[in-house]
Amino acid sequence: MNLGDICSSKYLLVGLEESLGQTVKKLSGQDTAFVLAADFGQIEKVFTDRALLRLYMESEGCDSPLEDCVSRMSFKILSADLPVEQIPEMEEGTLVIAFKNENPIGVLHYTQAIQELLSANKTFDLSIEGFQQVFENIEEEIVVSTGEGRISYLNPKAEYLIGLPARELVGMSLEELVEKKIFYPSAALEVLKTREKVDMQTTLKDGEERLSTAIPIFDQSGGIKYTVCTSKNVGEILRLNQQLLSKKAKLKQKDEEIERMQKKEFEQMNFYFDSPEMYKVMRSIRRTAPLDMTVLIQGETGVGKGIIAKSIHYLSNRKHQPFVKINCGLIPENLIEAELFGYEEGAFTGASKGGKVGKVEMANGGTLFLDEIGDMPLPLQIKLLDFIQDATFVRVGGVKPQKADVRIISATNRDLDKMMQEGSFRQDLFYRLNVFNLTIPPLRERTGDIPELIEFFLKKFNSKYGLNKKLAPDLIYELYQYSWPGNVRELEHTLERLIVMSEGDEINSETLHEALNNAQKPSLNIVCNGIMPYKEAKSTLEKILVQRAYETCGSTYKAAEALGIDQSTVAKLLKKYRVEN
Ligand SMILES: Nc1ncnc2c1ncn2[C@@H]1O[C@H](COP(=O)(O)OP(=O)(O)OP(=O)(O)O)[C@@H](O)[C@H]1O
Repeated sequence: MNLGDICSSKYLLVGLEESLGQTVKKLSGQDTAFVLAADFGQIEKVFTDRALLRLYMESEGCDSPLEDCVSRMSFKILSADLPVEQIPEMEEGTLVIAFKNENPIGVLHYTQAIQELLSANKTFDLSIEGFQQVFENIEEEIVVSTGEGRISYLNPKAEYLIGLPARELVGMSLEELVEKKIFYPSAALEVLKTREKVDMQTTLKDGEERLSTAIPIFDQSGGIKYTVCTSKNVGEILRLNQQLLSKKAKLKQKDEEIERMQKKEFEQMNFYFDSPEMYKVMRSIRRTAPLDMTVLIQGETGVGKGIIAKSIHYLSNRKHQPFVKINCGLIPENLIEAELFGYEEGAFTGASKGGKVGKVEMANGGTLFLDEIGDMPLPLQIKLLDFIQDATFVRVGGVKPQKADVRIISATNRDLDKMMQEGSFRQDLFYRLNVFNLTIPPLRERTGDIPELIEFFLKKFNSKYGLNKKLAPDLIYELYQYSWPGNVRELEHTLERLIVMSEGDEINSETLHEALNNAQKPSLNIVCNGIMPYKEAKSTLEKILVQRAYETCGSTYKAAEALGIDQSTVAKLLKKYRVEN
């Protein structure tokens, strides 16, 4: 077994000139344990992912290149082909980087456990006679040839397999042996051509198939001094492979069982999924939740960013403390600061007597969820950044700085990269919020979740309305095929509408088409079938319009543009109707 065989691929190779922020961004959502920073192909520094995140969080907005970051981790570069027993002893905690063809192919963290494992594998110094004794008695055959391709040594097992005595074979050229079909082809001859380790299938005179491995041994001037060839019975390899596969299958089964149990935990939070994409999200949530790091959740409207923020909170050490949400898109621009940081009595006209506690204060000790962070006005972005940097804020109209210990999770369906380019979102704030990034795929890219979600929503709405409706089988297929532009929220609303609108116990596809049409294709002519109080009619229409615009556009700003009114009106109306609901 070689070093390359026991290495892990949980590393990220980046340029030394890359910035801390860029690297942390690359780490987000990846299963990476180490970062290797290289300059012109040469590894200069290594970091653990945790150390980089810590450095990033302590960097106070200064996004320095990795070159300027202090790494406390030592590393050693070794050939991936180095047999494990030849791995030298080194300081505990060193990162061994396995190189092949001048490129890193894996890493090995030299921990105490690894040290013990390796030393159990190490041999003692042996005399020449000792080695000879070992070779003579070993179960594997060994054939040593010269750099000119002539056999110079073979052990009794090799004599037995080849079927000729050593006295005849020593000195014979490999080419001649191949020609006479004593064995063919020859891995050792191949090594002389390629100058590197060769694995190949070889056939013996009696037809037995062997898997041969030959390696070169170089002299001081770089010429091949010897080749050493060993081989294994192919049947035996297949058996071992089978054993390994069944062990792997058992381990996989165990992992799957654990994941199923973890999924149950999410179901208790009414969070349902079954697609590989969302299992990946689940693993990221579980990994990040206890680390108390700032998380940015991105994804289209309705993918479940809110429910994910909550699940991070409930899986964190702050679970017994408050989870406070503020929807930056639903609050008129001029009120967000007061909503977030609170205000003192008399801070502005209409301010309540005695002032008001803000969301930051309410969340003290717990989690603050900044929903629709992309809608946060620029002036407030600076204040938020200040708060993130020193955990201190001042109430509107106040002078006394106050402390609050909150974990920040933010979410948006807007394109923050584009907003940063346009100058409407601050880059320094983005890096502060995006310490860990979770990007949630839209429902059309994880259709594996649809059956679970349907089952959950059916149960939920049947119980809400005291009904027991079922879906016709062809309807399930249609729901599966549909593209769900409004994602899980649209699926949820559609199922509620289906349950309410359908007659009889089975919901059919006709009702589905009706429900989808009603939701998505607003008719230009508003039909009025009777007389109702003017105020009621006006507010019903207002509610439908503003909610539909918000669901379609994904932000209060875009909805305001589509409706031809200002953002604060959209925000006010949405808040009013959500509260009424
Ligand atoms: N995996 C899920 N299991 C159960 N319900 C879900 C799931 N994902 C989303 N939902 C439900 O779908 C609705 C929309 O979810 P949520 O509000 O979390 O989406 P969002 O991505 O935050 O949307 P927006 O960007 O518009 O704020 C909510 O009622 C939520 O409970």
